[in-house]
Amino acid sequence: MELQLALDLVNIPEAIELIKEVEDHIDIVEIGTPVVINEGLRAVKEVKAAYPNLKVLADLKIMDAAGYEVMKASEAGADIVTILGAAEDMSIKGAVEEAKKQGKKILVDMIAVKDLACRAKEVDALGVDYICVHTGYDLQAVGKNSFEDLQTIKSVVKNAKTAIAGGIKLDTLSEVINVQPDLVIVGGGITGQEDKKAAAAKMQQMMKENVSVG
Ligand SMILES: O=C([C@H](O)CO)[C@H](O)[C@H](O)COP(=O)(O)O
Repeated sequence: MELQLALDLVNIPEAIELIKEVEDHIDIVEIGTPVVINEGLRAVKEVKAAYPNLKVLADLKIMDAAGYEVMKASEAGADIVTILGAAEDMSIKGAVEEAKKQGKKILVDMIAVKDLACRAKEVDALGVDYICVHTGYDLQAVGKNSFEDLQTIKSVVKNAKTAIAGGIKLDTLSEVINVQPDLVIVGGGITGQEDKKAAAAKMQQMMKENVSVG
């Protein structure tokens, strides 16, 4: 099980400073969609240059022109690029094809997909690397999470790794670990803590020790 730190509400210098605190306790750093909107792919480039040994995910949430956008993110240094599960199959195939050419990986974000089991099966067959259930900020605000959705995709996905994102905190991590995703994505659960290093270290330790509920 891997831990991904999602950086959404920072600029490039702040991202580089923040990663310094937690780099020993994370596997992947995500350059979040708001950061890419504010700073462009320069954010991916500068973070990768600062931390060449850390895997960098560019959260582009691609919807179209997938091959081109995966190529640009790859050139900037991304190791993993995200596309939406709601995108056309042609777009997802284009993303997978370009990622393979570049030696990179594709994570499919299933945010807002209604028939999760059906779409997860379909995108799994397209050769993607990760399938991620995700409760975005707007649904987190009304108390939703993706724990059940993770169980749903775990039961149908045969090839891709499974991932979960959206509002995961220290006190809900054991519920996530219960379902055994391959990748756990945490933003505010680390960046919103006074002691970010301690939060990331504790999460890493719980994941290593497989601390689950019940
Ligand atoms: O993808 C995300 C969101 O859509 C904003 O871009 C976040 O990175 C993801 O939800 C993880 O962040 P937290 O919900 O703060 O854990």
